[in-house]
Amino acid sequence: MDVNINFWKWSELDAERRRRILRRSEEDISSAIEAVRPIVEAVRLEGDAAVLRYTREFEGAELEPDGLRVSEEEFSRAEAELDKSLKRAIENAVENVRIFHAAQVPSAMEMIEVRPGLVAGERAMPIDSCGLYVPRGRGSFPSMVYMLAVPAKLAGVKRIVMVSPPESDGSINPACLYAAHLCGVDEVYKMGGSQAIAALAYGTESIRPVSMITGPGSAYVAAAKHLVSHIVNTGLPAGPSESVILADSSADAWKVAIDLLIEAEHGADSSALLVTDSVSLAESVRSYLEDCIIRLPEPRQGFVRSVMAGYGGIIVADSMEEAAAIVNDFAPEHLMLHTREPFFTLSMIENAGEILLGENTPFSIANYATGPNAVLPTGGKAKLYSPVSVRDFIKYSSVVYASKEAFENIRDDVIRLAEFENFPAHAAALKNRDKTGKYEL
Ligand SMILES: NC(=O)c1ccc[n+]([C@@H]2O[C@H](COP(=O)([O-])OP(=O)(O)OC[C@H]3O[C@@H](n4cnc5c(N)ncnc54)[C@H](O)[C@@H]3O)[C@@H](O)[C@H]2O)c1
Ligand SMILES: N[C@H](CO)Cc1c[nH]c[nH+]1
Ligand SMILES: [Zn+2]
Repeated sequence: MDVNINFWKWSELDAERRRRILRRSEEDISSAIEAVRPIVEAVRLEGDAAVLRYTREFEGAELEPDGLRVSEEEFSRAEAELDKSLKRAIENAVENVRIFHAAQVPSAMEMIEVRPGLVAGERAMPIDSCGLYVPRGRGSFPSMVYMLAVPAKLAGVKRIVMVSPPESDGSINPACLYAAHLCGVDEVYKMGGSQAIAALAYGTESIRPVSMITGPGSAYVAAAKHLVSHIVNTGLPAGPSESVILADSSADAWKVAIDLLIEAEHGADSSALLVTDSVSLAESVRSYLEDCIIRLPEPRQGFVRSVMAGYGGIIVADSMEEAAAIVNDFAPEHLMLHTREPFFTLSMIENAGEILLGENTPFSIANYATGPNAVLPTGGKAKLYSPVSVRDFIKYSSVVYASKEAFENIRDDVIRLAEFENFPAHAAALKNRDKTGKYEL
């Protein structure tokens, strides 16, 4: 069967085609909102009964209300049955992620002297509880468990809850349970999709609500997060995985081709683009892609074929400046620079969730184990949001202390400002401070 790979010359594309490439699967998320609205509402009104019904419908799993939470025995069984080399790989990756994220932990309080005697600062406190969404549909993701749980734990969140869709036999993937245990997750629930997001936001008989929900997921998960975003902090938008490779004529076409397949295998709704100013590189990459794609097993081959004929493919730009402008407009989740001088090319990039420099830094190593977080903003939201970090799980309070002298120095300006804004009580509190019992406006 022929492989269909989009091959576009950017200057020849009309505005509608460009818009579609830049918008990618965001359109699917908009249409999923109507699909999940009744599910979210049913969980809000019926609690566990609705969660169990949708778990039966979407995951094919028959659970009882008291079976929604993973038991100690299930954690022990997962640990016992897991292959040693996989455990070691998880432990090593967790260590790198911990080292990187530990550097993000802020001091408990930072103060500066704004004026003599006027001291101000910020006090960092963890969010009290969080819900981590770990997807399970077109993959099982122990890596997502530690990418989410490590920063939450380092931030000091007291109650870390994880949800993930169960297998049809009602179990949770043992590698995910092992990673959850290793990273100090407090509660794990067998529920997924929009029903899990609604349960975390509203609470049910089995699960207490949380203050924030974060984690990647399908269009259904993204849509449900959108619907509950008025009552919980839903973090960064992390939908279908996507990648861009920015390459010049120096790039090794084979390496570019095999790297382009990495994120394309997540699902048909993913996006994987090569953007280059070199027609000959683009043609070589296309030919390697055709050879490689037919060797991938199903269902991954089908996903990659859909991506290459859908939201992904190859874009040829007139120059590297135009290529960089396309990348910045696209604002990819994952970006790899296959260029002669990747550190120079870096200076041309404004918008990307992560930027991987040079041919030895493929997406795969950053997905799992280099240290930085692999949960990144998608759908162009890298223009506005950052990767998951310790900071996501922390909120700050401003703290101010004024000495008597500092108060006297600032008083007249503030009275002037308060009177201008027509707030007499604001001004009077300053004017009458030392005139006990005599309140004058
Ligand atoms: N941005 C990131 O950092 C990042 C990281 C990892 C994965 N991802 C992405 O996360 C996504 C994971 O998606 P997934 O499907 O594998 O798992 P998922 O757990 O997000 O979604 C599957 C769940 O969706 C629900 N669902 C399925 N069909 C439905 C329907 N018709 N109506 C309502 N609900 C339905 C079911 O409950 C099902 O268990 C992929 O797109 C992947 O690319 C992103
Ligand atoms: N590419 C995903 C983030 O978009 C991370 C991941 C985990 N496993 C495989 N890939
Ligand atoms: Zn990936």
